[in-house]
Amino acid sequence: MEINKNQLLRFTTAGSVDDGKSTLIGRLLYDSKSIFEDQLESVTNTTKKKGQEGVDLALFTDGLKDEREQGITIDVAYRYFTTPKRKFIIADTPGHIQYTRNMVTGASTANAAIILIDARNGVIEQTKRHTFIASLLQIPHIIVCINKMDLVDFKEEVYEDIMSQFEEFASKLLIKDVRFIPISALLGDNVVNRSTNMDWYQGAPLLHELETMHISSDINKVDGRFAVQTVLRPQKEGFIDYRGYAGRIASGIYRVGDEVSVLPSGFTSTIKSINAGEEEVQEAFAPMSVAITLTNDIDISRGDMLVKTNNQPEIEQEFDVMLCWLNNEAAKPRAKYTLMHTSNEQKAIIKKVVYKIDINTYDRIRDDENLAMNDIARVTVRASRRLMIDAYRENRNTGSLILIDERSNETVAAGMIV
Ligand SMILES: Nc1nc2c(ncn2[C@@H]2O[C@H](COP(=O)(O)OP(=O)(O)OP(=O)(O)O)[C@@H](O)[C@H]2O)c(=O)[nH]1
Repeated sequence: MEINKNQLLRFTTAGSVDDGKSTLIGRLLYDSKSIFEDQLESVTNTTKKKGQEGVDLALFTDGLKDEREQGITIDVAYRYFTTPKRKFIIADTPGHIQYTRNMVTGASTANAAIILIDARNGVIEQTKRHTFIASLLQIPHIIVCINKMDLVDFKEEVYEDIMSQFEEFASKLLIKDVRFIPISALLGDNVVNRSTNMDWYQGAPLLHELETMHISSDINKVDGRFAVQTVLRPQKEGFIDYRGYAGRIASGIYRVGDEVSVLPSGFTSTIKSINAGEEEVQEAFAPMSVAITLTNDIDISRGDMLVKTNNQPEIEQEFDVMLCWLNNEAAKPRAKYTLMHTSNEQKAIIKKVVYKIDINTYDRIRDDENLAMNDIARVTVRASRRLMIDAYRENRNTGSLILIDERSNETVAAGMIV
């Protein structure tokens, strides 16, 4: 299996306004020489026009803001860069007020989250919120970058102090791997190159951490889950009897000859062939996009799921989720939303708010049914039909969903199935 070849790491950045997200990403790209010449030229020119010297690193990511303002449902822009060691995808979420929303939508497939803290401010409410969401989303690796160290004279005490503030609250959460790096995104200390201003820091710079962290166990290779996106019936010679089910493998490994069950119908069949792009393969695994054919003719449509017969998800119409409310407009009790789960789309209501989370203490607040922007709550959702679900803890893909407002078409909430 070639899982390790050209290993891809997805990460996301979170921080409050002006903590330096854009500058950090710009610095990463610039120092790792991942910026294309033409882009560099245009940024240098724009910087000059703004009457500044050098390069304004934030401009590398500001271009993304246009994309965001077109009002796409999930407003995350993706940036790609490659170093000799790895490929990277940054779910870039520059944002002002809608931090939570950006983070949730960008982070559900992330291997790592970079949480930025301004060294002058230390841990603030946003830091706690982002960390809570990162733990809720079970992002496997968290890197806390304590930024703007140049503005606190590169003092070790400041770094140590913020680190213990962080550890104090994060110890209440389920976080597998957290590391801390003191950086100056603006000057480049400990981003790609080791800082000469902080000899007391023994760890590696950020890029090195990103290049070397162990991520191959981040993928669920155990539970076979494949949601059908499209049924392929090419009307051309040689393909008359072909009926392929195309989609992306959410988790697990599928091999030719495997017995599968089709859900929700429950019919079983055997995998006849697997195509990945042009190529016919003997096995495929998450997150590959493939077309699968079966040995029998079964009525299968979009949203159905092919699973291994001896390892099946739950099929439920009503279930609990941890929900992050992402919209300016508060949740409307019993209003209908469009629920998107794998390739399935249904109507759903929030039947009940079980409790809300107090983001400062992580306490549970009961008897408060009001869900406003950035709130996190455990709720009971009821869908119009049954869904094939897993607990998010077991499967980040089949365990997550989003709710969309039918009128505005905006994503209003993201949920992790409990
Ligand atoms: N001195 C110093 N300034 C920094 C550093 N990193 C960022 N800044 C400055 O902080 C300001 C905000 O940086 P941005 O990168 O735009 O911050 P952001 O978090 O992307 O902000 P939004 O996109 O508005 O959320 C800019 O003026 C940067 O030049 C740093 O390490 N040291």
